[in-house]
This record gives sequence, structure tokens and C-alpha cells, in this order.
Amino acid sequence: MVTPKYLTGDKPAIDEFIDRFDTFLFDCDGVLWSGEQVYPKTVETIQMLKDKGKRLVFVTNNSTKSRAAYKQKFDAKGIPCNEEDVFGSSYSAAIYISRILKLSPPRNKVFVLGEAGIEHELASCSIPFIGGTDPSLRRDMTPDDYTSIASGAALDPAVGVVLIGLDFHINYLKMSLALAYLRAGARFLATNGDSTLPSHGTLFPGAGATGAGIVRAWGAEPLALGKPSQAMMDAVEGKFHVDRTRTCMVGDRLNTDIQFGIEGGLGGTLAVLTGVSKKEEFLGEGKEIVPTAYVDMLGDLLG
Ligand SMILES: O=C(O)[C@H](O)[C@H](O)COP(=O)(O)O
Ligand SMILES: [Mg+2]
Repeated sequence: MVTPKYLTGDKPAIDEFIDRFDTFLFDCDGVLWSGEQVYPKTVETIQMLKDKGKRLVFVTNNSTKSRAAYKQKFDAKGIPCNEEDVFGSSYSAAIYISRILKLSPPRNKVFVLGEAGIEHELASCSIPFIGGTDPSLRRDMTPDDYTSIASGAALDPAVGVVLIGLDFHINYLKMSLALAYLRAGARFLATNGDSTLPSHGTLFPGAGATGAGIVRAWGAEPLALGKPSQAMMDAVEGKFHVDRTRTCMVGDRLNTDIQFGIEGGLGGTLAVLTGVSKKEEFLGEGKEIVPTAYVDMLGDLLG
């Protein structure tokens, strides 16, 4: 049985752990902050790691913001970060569509169930899209909608992909359009499948929850391009040229962050107990996903 090292309050063990790594991949929601509330000593901890010469990459499954929008949030919270150091699930999905799927006309458009972060990252890769934050879709279905979806008149023939992410404005009309595109042969992708979103000190429905209806209606899971997808890890490694053996994944969720690091063959993983997963999920016999070490909160790394 692998027993993760509890680092909180153990300064020598903390220093030894940090010295093993050159790069830290940081999850955001549930590690740095809960919604708009930054956890205590987060800023100082990030600064301490930078002062030690560590490379920090922020790898978030939250698809609602683009890298640029995240840079604004980091700046507003006083957390030192460059836009290029953010690697979100929207960006991961956009480069997958751009570099792997390589869609070509006439079916190279994406129908989005999600927020502006997805739209902005698709645009950054010159990928055409519809749906998303389109205000004309934020309404009830009408009898004409049923008729035009059924006949195909409501569908854009250029759509070749349905991409779902955390959508704060999910509704029956958008789900009906997504299902119609899938039935017409569109590829089914997701930015991520997190069931819950840690925010304001509690849990809200996550991307996996807001997308669950269309997954159930279609009857098959989408290909998710966020953590724990190794397509995302490969893209991170390709962009930042990290040495995986000298890289640590820091996260609050076992089945995304810690699994991402373990399956990616990283040198270590650090679980932080301020977000989704609880220590009872990885301590004791027969646990499937076990981090290398854990702390009560990120700021404990200050010793
Ligand atoms: O539902 C979601 O999209 C996720 O819970 C959330 O955004 C996760 O973000 P992360 O913890 O990867 O920063
Ligand atoms: Mg998280």
C-alpha cells in the first residue's frame, strides 16, 4: 500500500519535496481559490516557488475563461502569472481540433455548449464556431424550433464538431441543437468532465453535470480534452518542454488532477484538501488514485 506523505507542519519534508522538482503544474479552482476568494497565503506561496526558480504552469479544467481572461483574474488577485503560463481545457480542446482533427471545409465549424472561454480559444486557433454565448439561443423552445430542427433547416451544414464545457446557461433549445448535430454525424468533444465546481466554499454543478443531459440523450461519452486526458499532458509537455520526472502536479481533485499526474508519469503529485477530494478518498487500503503527498491548504508549503 502506498502511503502519501502528509507535509503540513513538516518544514524539512516540505523543503525536500519542493527540491525534487523544477516545474509545478498548478490546478486553479479548489487550489488557488474558491470562486473569487483566494485561499490564505496563496500569493506568497506562488512567489516563494518563483523565488526558488521553479517553473509554474497553471493547468485548469475550467473552460469558462480563456488564457487572457485568466491572466486578468491572476492580476486582479495579485498572483504572479504570465498569460502564456496558463493552459486551460478550452485551449487544450482548441489545439486538439486545430492540430489533430484538422477539420476542413465544408464541415469545419464547431457547435459550442459553453461559455466565452471556449469561444475565445477556438477563435485564437481560427476555428469557426456557433452557439456558445449567442444570446439568440438563451430562450425557450418554440413550435417552430421543433419543426426546423426536425427538418434540418435550423442546422448549419458546416458544423462538424459538438464541443461541450461548463455552461452556465444550459437549456433545452441548445441541447436539442447539439443532439441534432450529433445525429447528423458531428464529432463529440468536451473540454472536461468534472462533475462539480468548487466555488464559494461549496460545490456547484460542474461541466460534467451541465453536459450530462446531452451525453445521456446521445448515449455515448465525448472525448474530453482536459485533465486527466494525456492529450492535454502531451500538449503541455510540447509547449513548455518539461522534464516529466522533475515535474509535480498540484491539485484538489483525484480523478482529474492527481490521475493526470500519475498517468502522465510525473515525478510527483501533491493533493490539496481545500477543494473537491477528501483525504479519506486516498488514505487506507485499496485506494485507486493516491497522491505522492498532501497538504491541508496550498499555503502550508510556506512551512
Ligand atoms: O466544472 C468544471 O469545469 C470544473 O470543476 C472546474 O472548472 C475545474 O477547474 P480546475 O479545478 O481544473 O481549475
Ligand atoms: Mg481544481
